[in-house]
Amino acid sequence: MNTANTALLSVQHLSWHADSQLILDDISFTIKKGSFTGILGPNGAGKSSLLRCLYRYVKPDSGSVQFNQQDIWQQYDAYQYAQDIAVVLQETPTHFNLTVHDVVALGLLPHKGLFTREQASDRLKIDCAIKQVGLADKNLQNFEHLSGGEKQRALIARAIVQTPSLLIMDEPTSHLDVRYQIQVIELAKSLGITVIASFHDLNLASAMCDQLLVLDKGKLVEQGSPQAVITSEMLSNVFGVCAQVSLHPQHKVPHISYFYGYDIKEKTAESRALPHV
Ligand SMILES: Nc1ncnc2c1ncn2[C@@H]1O[C@H](COP(=O)(O)OP(=O)(O)OP(=O)(O)O)[C@@H](O)[C@H]1O
Repeated sequence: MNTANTALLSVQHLSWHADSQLILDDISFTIKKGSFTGILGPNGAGKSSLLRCLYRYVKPDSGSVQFNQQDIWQQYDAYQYAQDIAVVLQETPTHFNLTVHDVVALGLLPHKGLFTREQASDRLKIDCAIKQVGLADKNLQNFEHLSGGEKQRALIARAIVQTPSLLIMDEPTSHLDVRYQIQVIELAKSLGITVIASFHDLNLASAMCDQLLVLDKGKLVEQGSPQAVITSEMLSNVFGVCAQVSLHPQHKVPHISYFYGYDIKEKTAESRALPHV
């Protein structure tokens, strides 16, 4: 298959400095239309910085980000790009006195502008999205009174209303309990659009993603399928942990069991000797 035709996003030789420190170092990858990509890496590896470059919040010092074969800085304006990209961040924004309906309606802003009145067709779209994320009974509730998981689902509903081609999520599950973590990622996956999300839960990323990118100290050190990327060597080299990688009993994707209280080198050698499930 010709990847040039199926790539929605292409990042080439992207580098970015902040305070004269190199934060992102010569990063190149492509994202296929309709795929779900996970960005992994230890604290401070550059995941959020990379995502900020993708949603046009930060301009790289060198290299390019192409969306639909067009450079997002040279050939798109901010307004046009905002129509195509939806962003869900880990810290939910404060929306004082806005109902769930009002927050979800904000997804229409990039298409309509601030002072356009809501029409019946808009209301239908908003209600459908709220139903899709399972919040129909909270429609008129104050957004601030939702639980963390419900807030994330409302923000995904806002993204659904926006009808983007690409959904970018920066650690969308970091404050959620395990049920909401799975629910929020499965919901994003069910939209059938291209999704890029950063993760700290490597097993969740392995289960949900088609492609993984691993950052370490600003460099892209691994990329490929979960099968190719999630290995005990990578976990030792990048995350500094001892772990055994086996197959998940349900989906047969790599599943990590962490070891505790061992010296990394000693345990990595030992775990290699263990039979994989
Ligand atoms: N605007 C900035 N000015 C200076 N340093 C920055 C800026 N943005 C990011 N950094 C630095 O870049 C490095 C990468 O930060 P980033 O938030 O991208 O990492 P991350 O992989 O998302 O980390 P975490 O998993 O902890 O959220 C950190 O050392 C951070 O302090």
